[in-house]
Amino acid sequence: MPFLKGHGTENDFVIIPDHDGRLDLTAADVARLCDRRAGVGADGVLRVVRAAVHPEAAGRAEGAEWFMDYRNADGGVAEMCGNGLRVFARYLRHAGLVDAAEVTVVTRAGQRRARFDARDPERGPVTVTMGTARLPDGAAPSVTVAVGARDWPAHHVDMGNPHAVAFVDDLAHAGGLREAPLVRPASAYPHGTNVEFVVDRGERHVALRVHERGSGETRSCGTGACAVMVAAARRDGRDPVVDGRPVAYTVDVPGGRLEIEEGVDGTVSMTGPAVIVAEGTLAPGLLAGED
Ligand SMILES: N[C@@H](CCC[C@H](N)C(=O)O)C(=O)O
Repeated sequence: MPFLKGHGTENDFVIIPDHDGRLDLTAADVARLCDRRAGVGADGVLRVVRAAVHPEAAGRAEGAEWFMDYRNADGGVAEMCGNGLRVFARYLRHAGLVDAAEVTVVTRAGQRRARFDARDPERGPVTVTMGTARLPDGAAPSVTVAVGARDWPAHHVDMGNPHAVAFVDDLAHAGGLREAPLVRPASAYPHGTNVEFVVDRGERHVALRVHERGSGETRSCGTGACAVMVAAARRDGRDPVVDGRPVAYTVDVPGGRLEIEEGVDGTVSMTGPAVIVAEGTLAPGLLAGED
């Protein structure tokens, strides 16, 4: 079975081309693929399937050809993955499945668009639309995140998937992040959450660390960076829908830099790298479902 390995700001993925949706990829299979010792190693899996053959794309493809079946490293399903979307688009281009300047991809959070760099579509940055951010409890912090004895107020932001965004004085205060931060009230996130810790770096420039639901601390999280951007903008008194002016922030992550903009219609877009680093064949028997 063929696979590729890719990353976006060092958020890394195993890509499984399964265009006709023949593979029954179990949670155990995904966990094995993502295992950094016994498998290929990654923060998540991107299974590439034609929308027409994937049941979760039914009724929402509207002509879009590809469905991004994203899974976390523990095998759990997530609604969206922003870095994964850029890498997914890069794969489509790399495999010769897309040669247009843009491609629309169906995700569990709805349709998203990826645009290749006009000057260097094969290697340049990819810009993806990320939908609109939802702040179910309003702009003020409404939850608390705790690591060890420290806790911080946090903003509940939904980017299709859940986030708790805490502004802190020092990213080191989040400690080793070997375990998931405690988020209260737990009822705010019935399906768990990703947690971002954020510091200011300058005007409209922030930096984050992230603990991802189902993957642990990673080097980057695209949806997390967008959630952070929107929380920072509201904190700074900026709302493009109200102000009638787009707003843009630079978000540094441990694995690089993302440029994020919120437009006057509330649509968030993110620009960053998308890199394919390897392609190969999985050894027979790696996937639990195989014999
Ligand atoms: N790394 C991703 C987010 C992946 C999903 C997340 N762990 C979740 O469970 O919601 C990104 O780049 O957005």
